[in-house]
Amino acid sequence: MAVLEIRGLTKRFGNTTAVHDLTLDVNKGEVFGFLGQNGAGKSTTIDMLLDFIRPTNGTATISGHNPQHDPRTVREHIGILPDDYSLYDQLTGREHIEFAITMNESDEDPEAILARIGLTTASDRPTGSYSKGMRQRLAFGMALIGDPSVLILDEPSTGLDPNGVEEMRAIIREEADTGTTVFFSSHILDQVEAICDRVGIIDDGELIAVDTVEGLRNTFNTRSTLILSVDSVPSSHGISDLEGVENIKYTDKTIEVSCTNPEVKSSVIARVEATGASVTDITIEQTSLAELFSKITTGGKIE
Ligand SMILES: Nc1ncnc2c1ncn2[C@@H]1O[C@H](COP(=O)(O)OP(=O)(O)OP(=O)(O)O)[C@@H](O)[C@H]1O
Repeated sequence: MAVLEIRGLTKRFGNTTAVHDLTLDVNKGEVFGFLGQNGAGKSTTIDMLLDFIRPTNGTATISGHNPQHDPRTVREHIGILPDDYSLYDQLTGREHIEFAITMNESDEDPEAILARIGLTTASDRPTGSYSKGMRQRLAFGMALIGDPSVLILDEPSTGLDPNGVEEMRAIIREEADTGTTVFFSSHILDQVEAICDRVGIIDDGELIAVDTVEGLRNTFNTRSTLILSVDSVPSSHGISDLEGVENIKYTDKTIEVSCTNPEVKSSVIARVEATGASVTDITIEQTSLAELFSKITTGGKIE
């Protein structure tokens, strides 16, 4: 079921088309990564979802509500971590959480939220003394309050150390598992790959690909490399005759096969085993999302 429905969304600033005719559905409980280079149109899209700016054309609805017509209901449904949030430097972390709880008319326990975002120890310190990562944790915690059905996160891992990234990832997964839809933008593609159910790639204002990472690999016909560890390398095996095998390299105990067709891997293994050789380990190296991204996108649009 689509929770986020975007139809023909377009935004022009003077002569610049920041977002052009964007159509997309994001489903309940899905973690969706919205990717693009600097200036591609990510923040403009998010700002239209939140009614911070108005589209030139098209619509976006969240759980059936149009943010332009029903901003209050939309705000009740979403938790937001914008890229330019501000905190009150004089107030403590706990006071921020308590404030967000009051604003959301929620009955959540501030201590539980502080513990979830790893800020228990720092909770009584004014946020003016927080590091970038601590501020980011707090802003993320505030976005979670009120059990939103949609979480919109703009570059959520900014400033986080590796543990912080890992903890945020776990929380995002927990939220999605309870039915929250997560829409987030990011440049950090290995993190996106690790967490997203699907990704959308926006380039120069246009949505140029929407799929699972696996689906993108198939569509863009990327190679994968199959590395077989064997007890002894057979001299004759017939692997090179298989359709989709591009290149084969050998060491004493390994056969490395570059495959253009993902289906061919099982045939390669079968042919090696048919020679009487024992396969002791199998490794598959696939194109990373970062490699796919640079293959799919053009040259950025920084002015
Ligand atoms: N208020 C504005 N006035 C004029 N042009 C704008 C405005 N906001 C954005 N743009 C332009 O729209 C395009 C898309 O910008 P946007 O901020 O949406 O990109 P982004 O993908 O979020 O980039 P980044 O990753 O750098 O944050 C850019 O060319 C930008 O210069």
